[in-house]
Amino acid sequence: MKTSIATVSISGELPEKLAAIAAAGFDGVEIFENDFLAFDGSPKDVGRMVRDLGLEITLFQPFRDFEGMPASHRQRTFDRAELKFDIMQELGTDLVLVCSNVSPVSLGGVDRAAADFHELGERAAKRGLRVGFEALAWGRHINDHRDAWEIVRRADHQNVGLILDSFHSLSRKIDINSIRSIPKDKIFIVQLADAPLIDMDLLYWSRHFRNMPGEGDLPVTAFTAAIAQTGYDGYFSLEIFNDQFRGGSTRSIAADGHRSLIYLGDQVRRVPGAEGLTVPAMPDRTTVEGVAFVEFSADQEDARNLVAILKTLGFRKTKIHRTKKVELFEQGDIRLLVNTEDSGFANTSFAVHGTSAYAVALAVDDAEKALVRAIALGAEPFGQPVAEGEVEIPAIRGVGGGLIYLIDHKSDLGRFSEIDFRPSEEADHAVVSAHLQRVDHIAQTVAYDEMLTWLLFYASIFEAHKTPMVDIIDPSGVVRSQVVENNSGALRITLNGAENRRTLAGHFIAEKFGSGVQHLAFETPDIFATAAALRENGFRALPISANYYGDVEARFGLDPELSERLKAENILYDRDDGGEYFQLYSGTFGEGFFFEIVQRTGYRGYGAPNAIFRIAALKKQMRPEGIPTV
Ligand SMILES: O=C(O)c1ccc(O)c(O)c1
Ligand SMILES: [Mg+2]
Repeated sequence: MKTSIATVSISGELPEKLAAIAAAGFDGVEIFENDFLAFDGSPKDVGRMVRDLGLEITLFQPFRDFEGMPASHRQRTFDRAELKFDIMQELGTDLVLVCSNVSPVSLGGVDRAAADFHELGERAAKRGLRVGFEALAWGRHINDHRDAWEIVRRADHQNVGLILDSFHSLSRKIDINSIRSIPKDKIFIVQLADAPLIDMDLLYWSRHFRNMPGEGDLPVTAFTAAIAQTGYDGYFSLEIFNDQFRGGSTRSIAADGHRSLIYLGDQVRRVPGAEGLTVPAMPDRTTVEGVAFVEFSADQEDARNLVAILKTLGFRKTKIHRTKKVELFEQGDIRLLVNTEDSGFANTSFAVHGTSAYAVALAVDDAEKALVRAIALGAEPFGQPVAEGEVEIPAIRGVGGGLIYLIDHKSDLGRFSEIDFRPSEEADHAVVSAHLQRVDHIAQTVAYDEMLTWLLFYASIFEAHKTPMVDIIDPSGVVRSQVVENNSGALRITLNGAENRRTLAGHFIAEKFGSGVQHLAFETPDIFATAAALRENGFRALPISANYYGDVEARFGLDPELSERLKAENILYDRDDGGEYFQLYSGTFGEGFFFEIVQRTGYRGYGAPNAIFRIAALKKQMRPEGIPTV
């Protein structure tokens, strides 16, 4: 499988785009005509620039409104094609993409179109060029790859072939079995794009909402597998028209694109009959078995405040690191580390972001395999020196530059707290257990335009799926939320994308100088028992508006006694087909970090309908005068 991307997919000027495409690791690039026209340099200059970067031009596109033109227009259409052929020869590419005609004057008829392509093939052959035909989903007469293939078949010319584009085929739900019978040599190139399912006009959907394979909802893996089953092993080229990408970071969108193709290739080669696809072998996606620990970086003063909150939540200091200023707090299966080192990565992270949950350790089935896969998918490995005899935990950089540690029980990794730590002498006798058992979810706040990046990152490395995006209403704007989770519930990461800095999430990013963990949710089997224990520990729950409880009682038909108890403890309530959900919040710590406690009885969501009330309460408590707008 060779990888390519169309210049239209990323932002910037042509030289910047090409440099980012090369840096991301692509083998080739499609030159989109407008990028070439806007560039102040000859076709030869562009060709040289591409080759100097070690790239190949996979095709030049698009050539529009070609097939089926009436006699009055036909000659001019061929003249136009010859001019494009001149440019292609100077660029140094042999393939042009002809997309199906949208002109109102064009005429239908498969044989008419086939004759046009035969003649174009003759002209191309004279110059050693090739012509690929792509059916646009909104083409006037041809809008289905099966019809485009029939025209190519009847054109019967060695220099004329088919171009498949996943968006055009999948947006129209065309049966992908129709691909398997196409001879692989007649597929000149394959373009790939995914898209979120949105019910809208095909052209508008295609030109504004495409995204990288794996980022949307279309069955791109099955489409690609059908192509691989023909034996095709040529270029797979991303062609992503997306408003957000056009304005995004050129380098990071290009890197996401490359990751998406490698991930796709790895999924496809595991499909029976598609093993012939040449993709770098890597271990399969890693199973996450739980959250092994979450580590905070803080200075001494913040650490004192944080530890005080942890104690009110029922955590006891159980261990102290043998050589570092790191303390371990435990409750149920939850482990929290508080790191106050004066040097090293935790300290650097503190210097940049202030007190934060900068590292998350995931318990996986095989840490070494997980690391190998993550690196194969472009993740950045992390390591720093450890003292003699201490456990070196493999890690990669994650959201906001934070760390994801990988821990398993196949090695000493699972015993790190016995090896690196000694028991704490502090007894914490006064702390009452709050029955917290495990981390339910980790909520990371990111800038909205980073959301797809991190969804793809998590889902490509770990065995997990994403849930549909939901809108979280903040009194000052909308925050989009999407979850990466696995079937067992051992991995649940909620990604909240903030579009403006007046929302609680946006304020967090602005004040913290970047994305990161904004809240941790712990699970209890009995929210009322937990609330009672928390009270004993002096925990102050986030006060929820009294108005909320009247509505909840009416909406769900709750027993008034239950709604009174919820109100007395400031517990939020939700319900779905699976069961009930109870939520209790702490106040904010620093610039918007907080803890959540949940009880779920089969409920699968995250309490999105309650978010507006919780956010309003958090904001009121954090800044009674309101979050500043600048
Ligand atoms: O939106 C378009 O016009 C357009 C052009 C060229 C393509 O390859 C394509 O898929 C769409
Ligand atoms: Mg296309």
